[in-house]
Amino acid sequence: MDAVTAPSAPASASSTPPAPSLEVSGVAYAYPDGHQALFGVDLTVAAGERVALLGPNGAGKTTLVLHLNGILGGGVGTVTVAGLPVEKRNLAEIRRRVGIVFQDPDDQLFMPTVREDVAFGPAAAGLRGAGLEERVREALDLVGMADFADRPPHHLSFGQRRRVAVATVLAMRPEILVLDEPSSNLDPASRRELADILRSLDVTVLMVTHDLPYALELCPRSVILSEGVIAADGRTRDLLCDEALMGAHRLELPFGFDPRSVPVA
Ligand SMILES: Nc1ncnc2c1ncn2[C@@H]1O[C@H](COP(=O)(O)OP(=O)(O)OP(=O)(O)O)[C@@H](O)[C@H]1O
Repeated sequence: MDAVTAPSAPASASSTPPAPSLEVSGVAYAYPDGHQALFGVDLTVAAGERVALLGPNGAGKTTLVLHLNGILGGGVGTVTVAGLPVEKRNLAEIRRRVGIVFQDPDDQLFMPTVREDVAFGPAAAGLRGAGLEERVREALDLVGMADFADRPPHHLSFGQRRRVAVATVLAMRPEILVLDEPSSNLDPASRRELADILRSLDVTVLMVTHDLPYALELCPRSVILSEGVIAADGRTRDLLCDEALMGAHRLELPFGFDPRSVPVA
């Protein structure tokens, strides 16, 4: 799992607290039209943690995620990734450290072959030759797509394209893997296979999702963002079992789903 080993030790590997992978401090943001989407968000994620970012439509989840690699910024507050502030002068390194997998893999795949798509980021960062080939193979191996390297991405199924999209990000050896609705449009087998892949990675994960069972399965910790503020931060199972909290933030479990019946991530 060297491919995505974070610079700091994962939480389970050390008795001393690991250095934070992500520190968001007092982030507030209004869009140019004046709409205030974030009102002062504080969030610390330790290296190696898997955290679900939950919340109703319009809560500010995407707005927050876009602050993590500097796509949005310029409001109040600070974001640091493994100690490096998200600022204009650091953006190239920040975008290597924060890999965002968008909901639609077709937003991320645009080259004639899977291999070229996965090579694109590391090549743009200057990697060449055997080093580049090795990086691509490593990333495709991590998502179980090595046999598809020479296929055009548009000939793959949706689930396969999502895995390749994950590989394009892993090829950069990110500090944090941010996933936007990773389980959407996946059939149950693909959903489970992606969960197995995510569990196997030695990387900090922040997962935006409306799929609460998936959050429970994969993320020991969840954060609820609601109306631009963090409304709750705790053990995923505890939050999902808190009916008043869930109701207050328009979060609903699937009919008949009992969070107590799922083994803790
Ligand atoms: N470009 C924009 N200009 C103005 N307001 C915006 C813009 N993008 C988003 N917003 C507003 O900011 C708020 C937060 O939106 P955001 O997309 O971050 O929510 P979200 O939690 O990701 O929602 P969803 O679960 O629906 O994806 C919403 O009220 C939205 O209408």
